[in-house]
Amino acid sequence: MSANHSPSGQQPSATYESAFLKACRREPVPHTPVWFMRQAGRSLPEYLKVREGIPMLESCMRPELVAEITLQPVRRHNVDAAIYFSDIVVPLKAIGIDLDIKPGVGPVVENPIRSRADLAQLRDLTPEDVRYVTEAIGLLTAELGSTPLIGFAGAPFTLASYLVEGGPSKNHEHTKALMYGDPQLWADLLDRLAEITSAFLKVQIEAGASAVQLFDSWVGALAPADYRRSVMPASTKVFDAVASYGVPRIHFGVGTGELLGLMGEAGADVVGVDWRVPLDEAARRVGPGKALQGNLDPAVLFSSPEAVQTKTREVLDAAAGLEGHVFNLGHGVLPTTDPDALTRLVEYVHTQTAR
Ligand SMILES: O=C(O)CCc1c2[nH]c(c1CC(=O)O)Cc1[nH]c(c(CC(=O)O)c1CCC(=O)O)Cc1[nH]c(c(CC(=O)O)c1CCC(=O)O)Cc1[nH]c(c(CCC(=O)O)c1CC(=O)O)C2
Repeated sequence: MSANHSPSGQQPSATYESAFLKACRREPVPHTPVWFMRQAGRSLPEYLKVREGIPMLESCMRPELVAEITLQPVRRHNVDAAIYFSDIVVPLKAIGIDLDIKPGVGPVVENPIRSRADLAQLRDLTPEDVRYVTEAIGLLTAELGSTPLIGFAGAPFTLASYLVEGGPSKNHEHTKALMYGDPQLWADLLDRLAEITSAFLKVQIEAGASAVQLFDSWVGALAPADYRRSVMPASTKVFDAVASYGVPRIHFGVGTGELLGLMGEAGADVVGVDWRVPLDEAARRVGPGKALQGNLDPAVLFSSPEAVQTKTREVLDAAAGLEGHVFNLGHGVLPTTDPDALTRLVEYVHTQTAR
């Protein structure tokens, strides 16, 4: 168990007592904590500078660079948590899947997985496969002080979508064809991915991550009945696999208004909400006993400072009665966002919610 955790009977650490982890645990907070999905990356000139000439996947495997990029938004914006700089396809690359992240496209898989024989590509992930992750998190926890580090992974459905389609997809045709057409192969594929994802999250927690977020970015493409039958067992398996560590488990997807209750039921402590559902309504859908994370539309940051404040106020008002609220955008920071707008947003949320 890492020094960030406070197993019962031990003195709570400053990290354990941070506003972010308190909000995840639904405890009273000094102010609403804020972090942003994709807070590191292309919105920051200092990121573009250190990434110059280094391909995305390679940059994810250099511990010093990962630590530097992860710290950049913490230094600049005064956010309440860091998110480990990586990508959802990194564990797949680590077990030898032939894939690349192509600039302007995203992850592209050379040999898509569409048959039972293709499943053999998915071997177990061991800590030795991702030594750079353990090393980078060691560097980070030393630098971060009381600021928690969030580890993350892609959820089985979203990873399956990339593997089956061979790259980003709008309609997920091949993925759904497999899910509806060969339910047994589909279940076996998701189960394999759940094993890999669980192992990857464990590495991050054991190295010192204080919370984890499972990104099921594309799962909003499914109806609730299909989610429950074909996806939820694998996501539940991942959450169960890391439950004993006692770190908050966040679950996020886009366009998941109809799935929020089930995504909580899968085992999340914190349910991430995109901007389409107000947080008070999301709380009704999720039910008691969970914190919520969200949910300013990332595109709002392109409007005037006054408009950003008005829209932020709406989010905070909708969150007023929640058991626990972590402020975030409804999806990742868009690459051309003005970083100063993000810094101002953090300060506004902190001052508006100071207790
Ligand atoms: O649109 C698509 O289908 C491909 C998306 C895409 C992915 N990796 C990618 C790209 C290309 C791109 O962003 O331009 C490739 C990718 N991943 C990342 C970056 C850096 C950046 O966004 O500027 C980039 C762009 C790389 C570059 O060209 O510089 C890093 C990344 N991916 C991710 C994260 C975790 C996070 O969001 O906080 C993070 C770390 C951010 C941080 O440390 O602050 C997670 C990720 N990657 C990915 C997804 C799937 C859903 C999505 O599209 O957003 C998701 C989950 C999600 O954001 O919902 C796949």
